[in-house]
Amino acid sequence: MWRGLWTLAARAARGPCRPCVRQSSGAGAPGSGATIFALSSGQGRCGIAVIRTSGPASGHALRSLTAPRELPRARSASLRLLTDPRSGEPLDRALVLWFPGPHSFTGEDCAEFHVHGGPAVVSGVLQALGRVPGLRPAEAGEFTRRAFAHGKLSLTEVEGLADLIHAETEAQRRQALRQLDGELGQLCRGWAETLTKALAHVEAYIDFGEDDNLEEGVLEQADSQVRELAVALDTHLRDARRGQRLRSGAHVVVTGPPNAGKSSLVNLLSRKPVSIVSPEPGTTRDVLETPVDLAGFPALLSDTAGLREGQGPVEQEGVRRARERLEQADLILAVLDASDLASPSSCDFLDTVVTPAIARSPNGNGQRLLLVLNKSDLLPPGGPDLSPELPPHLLLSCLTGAGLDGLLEALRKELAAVCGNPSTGPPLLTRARHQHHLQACLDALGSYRHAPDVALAAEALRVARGHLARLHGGGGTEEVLDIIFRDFCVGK
Ligand SMILES: Nc1nc2c(ncn2[C@@H]2O[C@H](COP(=O)(O)OP(=O)(O)OP(=O)(O)O)[C@@H](O)[C@H]2O)c(=O)[nH]1
Ligand SMILES: [K+]
Ligand SMILES: [Mg+2]
Repeated sequence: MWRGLWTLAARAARGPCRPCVRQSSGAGAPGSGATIFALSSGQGRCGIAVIRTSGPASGHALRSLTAPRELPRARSASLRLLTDPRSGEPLDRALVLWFPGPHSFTGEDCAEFHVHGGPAVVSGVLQALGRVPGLRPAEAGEFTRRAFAHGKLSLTEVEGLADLIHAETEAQRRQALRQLDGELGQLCRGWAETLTKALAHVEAYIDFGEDDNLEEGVLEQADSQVRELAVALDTHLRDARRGQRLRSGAHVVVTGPPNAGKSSLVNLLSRKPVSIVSPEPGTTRDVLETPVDLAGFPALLSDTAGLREGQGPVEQEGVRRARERLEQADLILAVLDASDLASPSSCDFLDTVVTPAIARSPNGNGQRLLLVLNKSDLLPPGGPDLSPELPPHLLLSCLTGAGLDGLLEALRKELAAVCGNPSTGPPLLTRARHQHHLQACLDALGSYRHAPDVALAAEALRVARGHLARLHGGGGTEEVLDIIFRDFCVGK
């Protein structure tokens, strides 16, 4: 009977709804015939600019601009004089590369021109390419879209590539690179394989259920595979917000009583004068948000009004906004004046904000909080006269910079916990789209467990598998693809 099962497993693996098949996206598909070209390096004056083409007329374009020479050897750089094919006017002496399809980035015939980066050279070569029959300028993301259409990249890899291009911090770069390397896709493929096996078992039961020869416990095997998978998906989903935070920035909110030095700290961490600093309590009223690279992690840093009651209506509105923002924080930076710890406003802040936040996240799962005692330069040489019940804290002076390194190190640790460390651990779900499909897959596994009969159980597994397939690539609607490719620049 084993042979029967194996055949089924193989059939399921080859079946028409095989998960994670790289499917054609349709738009910008190869059959369209157009050959596209664009400047692929950045705009503006630079040493070298890279212009590339993709499509069936790439070879012709390369020959037209380098006439009378023949096509260079595939995939190796050759020095050529570029001339305008119409006027014969020399444009530049450039390195050219020829990538015949399908062994190219897009899977089509591609050519690259590494020209000198002056604007006149670049526009001259682009104009010359525009005059070659069959060539047209590329739209944003069109090269990548063609790579996807030819199965060169999966959808999660495309997303990784988009993120890599937009990565601004080290942690974002590492996460994007891992996704581009297909780690999220591999994980999905592993899950999909488990589902395929479970489905094969269930189908075997449907086909041979009455057959006495059917190996015992076939459905139990499927059950235990589905159970294990559900646990894995659940664990991953619980991590879900971390990958997204890493992609779009963790919310770090600076709070404290008036005049503690919150705005001074925001300016210090963002290395620019974002907020007004003054000796007058109640200076900051609105929430001021600034994107920063905090110890290698992307963060949205919010400066807020000092927390105190009973002031004028404008300041009270500021305090209300500050409290609202505090609720949305992934990480709270609580600031106190180290030389003023016994004041009513400091004590009140400790009692109403710091202590409850620490109590709420005993295992570090809730909002995190770092307590910073600023203005350490004002303390007597013997150190601070701290009450013993003060929670763990860091000493800092925004004025002298003392303690900044320690604070950055603490921030790195906290943000690694908030965003997930992109270098270790399983690949994170970086987009809401990933989370949606994973949740839908998990829901379908729930339907499997509660299915009234085997046929419906098998159907639930197919639905679950469909969601994994859509997460990883292909089968996506045009709309999803448009959203993803829109992130790209022209030339990518
Ligand atoms: N000595 C000393 N003074 C500081 C330090 N940090 C800030 N100050 C001063 O403290 C005063 C208040 O600083 P701000 O940054 O405006 O404080 P804030 O908490 O944003 O104040 P509000 O927005 O009014 O709530 C200013 O005069 C700063 O120059 C520090 O480390 N040492
Ligand atoms: K102030
Ligand atoms: Mg302020």
